[in-house]
Order: sequence, then C-alpha cells, then structure tokens
Amino acid sequence: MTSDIRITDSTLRDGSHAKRHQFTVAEVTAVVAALDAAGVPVIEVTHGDGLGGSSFTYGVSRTPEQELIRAAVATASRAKIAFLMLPGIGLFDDIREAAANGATVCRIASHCTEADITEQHFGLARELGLETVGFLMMAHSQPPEVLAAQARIMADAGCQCVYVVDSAGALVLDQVSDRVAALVAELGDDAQVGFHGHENLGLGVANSVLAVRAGARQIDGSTRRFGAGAGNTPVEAFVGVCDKLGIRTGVDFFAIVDAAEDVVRPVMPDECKLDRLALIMGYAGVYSSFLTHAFTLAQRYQVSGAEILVRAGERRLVGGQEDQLIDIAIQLGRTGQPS
Ligand SMILES: C[C@H](O)CC(=O)C(=O)O
Ligand SMILES: [Mn+2]
Repeated sequence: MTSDIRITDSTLRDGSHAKRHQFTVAEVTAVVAALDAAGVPVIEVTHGDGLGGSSFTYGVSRTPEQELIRAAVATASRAKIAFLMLPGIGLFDDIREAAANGATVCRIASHCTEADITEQHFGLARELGLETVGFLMMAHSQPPEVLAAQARIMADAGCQCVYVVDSAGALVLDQVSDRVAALVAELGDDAQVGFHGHENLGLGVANSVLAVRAGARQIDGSTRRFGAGAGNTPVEAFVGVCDKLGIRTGVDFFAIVDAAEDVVRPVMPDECKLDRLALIMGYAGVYSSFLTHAFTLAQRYQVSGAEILVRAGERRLVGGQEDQLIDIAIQLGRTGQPS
C-alpha cells in the first residue's frame, strides 16, 4: 500500500525512559513482532537516551542495547529497525556496531541550537549506507526561523529528514505548524521534515495532524503512548485519526489497537499518565525524560517532584543536564521545601 506519511514507532526507545531502561530480549521480540505485523514501517530500538546511554547518569540498561537491536532485526520481516544516538553520549563505534547488527535508520539528536555537533555523525552514517534522520530537540524553545537554519545545517551534513522534536510536549497546535512549515520551506527537496510529539498537554495526535498538514512526511509515536513524560503521540489513535482524515499510513488500525492492548500494555510498568508532573512538564517546557529522574530524586531528598520540574524549567535545562536535577533537589531539601 502506498503511504502519504511514514510512521516511526518509538515504543522501544522513548518507552525505555518510562521503563527505566529495563527491556528484555523477550519483550522487544514480542513488541517488534506485533508492530511489524500491524504494518508499522519503522521501529526504533535503543536506550532511551540513545546509543551509549546506559550509565549511572541516564540509567543502566538491563540488556545491552545492541543485543536488543539484533533481536529486533531478527524478528522484523518488513519493518526497518532504527536507532537513536546523541553525539557526546554515543560514539562513532556505536553507530558502526548498530549498522553491523542490521539497523538501517540512524537518527542523530541534538539540542535544537546545536545541529553543528551532528555533522560528522551524519557523514559516517551515510558512508555506512544508513538512512538518516535528525532530531532538533526541545523545539518549543526556539522560533521557526532558528529551527529552519539549524535544519539546514543537518541537511547539508547528509540528513535526509529533519524532525521538529517537541521533547517537552510544550508545543500547541499552530506552534507546530509554524515550525514544520518553516523547515519545509527551507529544505525543499533537500530533505523531508518530521514531527515527534509528547502528550504532556494532551496534544500529541492533534499536533501530529497539524504537522502533516504543514508538510511533515514522517511522524513519530509510541504504541499505548509508551514514552517519556505522559508518553508520545499514541500510534494507534493517530492511525485511526489518519484513516478518518484520508491520510494513508500503511498501518492496520485494528491490528495496532490489538498490539497496544495485548502486547505493549503488558510490558509497561504503568500507563503513561497525564498527571500533575507530566502536565507541569508540558506547561513549563521541561524535557520529558526528566520525569523519572525527578520522581526518584523527590523520594530520595524528600522534596516536591513538581517543584524540581518547575525549577528545571526556570533554569531552561536541556537533555544531558540530568545531573543538575540532583543539584535542584539538594537545594530544595536545604531550604526545607515540603515533599
Ligand atoms: C533523548 C531524548 O529522549 C530524545 C527524544 O525523544 C526527545 O527529545 O523527545
Ligand atoms: Mn521523545
């Protein structure tokens, strides 16, 4: 079936944050089999913070991610297997190993004003024959024209699709369209544009539809919303909405609904909830993967998780600054902030 857009399912990468990086080979195999059977064209598998993310700072993986990638590649009959990497966390050799293990889509992420740190990584990925995707993270924090200029840097380095990444789930409707449209205008035929949403203000599906209408050709989601914060755009709901709008995704609605309920939900420690902490993240523009860290630190230092996130928003922390959350929690503890 011809598709108008291509969906990438991030359950086994963004969901890794919500699972504190504890995926097993059996779980990855089951999820990949179900998503592949439903017609999901691309499935992302990596530690939540990308290749090399397994560490004290970001959370130690239960299973080496390259083993999970090998299991995913062995299981998928149609879907491409993608991986994420953040320069500074993963290494060039991690990309080479993922490619040798059969992954074919390389997604390189940077904070949305730092695209220049991705240039060599895109070069290597293209040399290895990988398809390339770029992530401009925390895209709510910059206006459309800044993002477009950063997208140009990625495209010139060999990136074939640049994503507007709403890491904080903070973008609201037209703010998505404006950003996507600016990238489409800048990149023309040089690269596609994608959108990666989070549900922290409950707008993942609506924002993704507006991204498509503004010209995005690749959309991320997670089945059962299994992702950081309140989770990602739920793939099953997005597919249903696309069916009704006449946007072809190539994914079977009933099969992905079954996969969400019967296969993905059982591997989730809990539903991804639109609760106080998640809403604060969307409202204050906080990186979604800080949620589990804030939760743990709130318990350890007997302070308010909500207050940690509000302070993180005030400090405009970006991915990679997880250690500053500890500093915030300690300071809140010293000033006697109630938990
Ligand atoms: C490393 C991050 O989790 C990437 C991502 O999914 C986002 O910024 O959102
Ligand atoms: Mn994400």
